[in-house]
Amino acid sequence: MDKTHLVDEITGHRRMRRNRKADWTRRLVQENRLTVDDLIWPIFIVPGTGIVDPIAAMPGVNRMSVDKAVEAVKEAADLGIPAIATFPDIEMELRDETGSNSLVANNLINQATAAFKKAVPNIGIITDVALDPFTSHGHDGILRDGIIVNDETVDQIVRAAVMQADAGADIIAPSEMMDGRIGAIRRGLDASGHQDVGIMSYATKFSSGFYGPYREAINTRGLLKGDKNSYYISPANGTEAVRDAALDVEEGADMLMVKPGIAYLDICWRIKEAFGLPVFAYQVSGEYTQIKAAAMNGWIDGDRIMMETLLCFKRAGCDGILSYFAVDVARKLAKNR
Ligand SMILES: NCc1[nH]cc(CCC(=O)O)c1CC(=O)O
Repeated sequence: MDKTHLVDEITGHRRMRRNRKADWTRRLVQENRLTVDDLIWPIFIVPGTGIVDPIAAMPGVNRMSVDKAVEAVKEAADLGIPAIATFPDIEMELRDETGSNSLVANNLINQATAAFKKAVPNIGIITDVALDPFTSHGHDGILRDGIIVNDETVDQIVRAAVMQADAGADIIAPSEMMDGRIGAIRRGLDASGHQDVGIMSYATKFSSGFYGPYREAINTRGLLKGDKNSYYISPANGTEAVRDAALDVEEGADMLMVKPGIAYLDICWRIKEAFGLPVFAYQVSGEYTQIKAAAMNGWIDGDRIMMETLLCFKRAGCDGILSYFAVDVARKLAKNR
């Protein structure tokens, strides 16, 4: 042995690189894998027909009318994507102080759900009940005297959730962070014969700058008065987030979500460890846009970072990821098989 090397004798026996030396060893020891089964695809729906409208702040993502969305959802199902999450961008004339359009049985989101159920019965449909797509002020709840009123908002979203389930939603995913909503939605669903409709709680939703492009997508950016700090969690608080999730678990959530994703991997891990429920991360609009924008400038390898970030969610304990990249990822995984 060449004694001039600085690696000492003990270290010399412990070579981490042995398991990394070839493609076959690396495959053998790989701890986590990203598969198509991990993906949930969020999509934006607009009124009308024949519409595929690019979202400037999210290159590669479109708002689609229901007919076009049906085609896209069919393709997603054919690729093996298990579920979609739908968000409506409704006409400004329909938005009002209380978000009353959320309680119209055949509103845009429920029309979309019914159409997907009929045309693509084998894909899961996840719907949000937050009021922000429906309110004239862009908040997730009812605004009264400058305050987002909790209990009144919960009453309304329970009714909206039941209508969404009536239209065919498989999972209700409330994102508005009102207190007590999970238990209330569970009771509402059970009382209306929807025992099999699940609840994926946006259990830990942080007050984040990463939502910017989404607000452009559903046209709430210009509407939003103030901020959402009185109902979303502060990015500074991890233990509070775990407590919030604990309440949702007690109230009957079937699955938990962490949102945004990549800057909150510690929360994913803590929540998976604490409760053992299925945990999903939402790789939100700003995360998508960061990767896209840098890749479009040739500054990073966008495809590589897309795959890496999603794999890291798995390593952090997530069972799956909501991602605007879902279709691209599914195509890539199909090709690599
Ligand atoms: N209920 C609001 C809602 N529903 C989905 C997102 C963000 C999704 C994303 O950024 O991709 C938000 C956040 C917000 O506008 O405050």
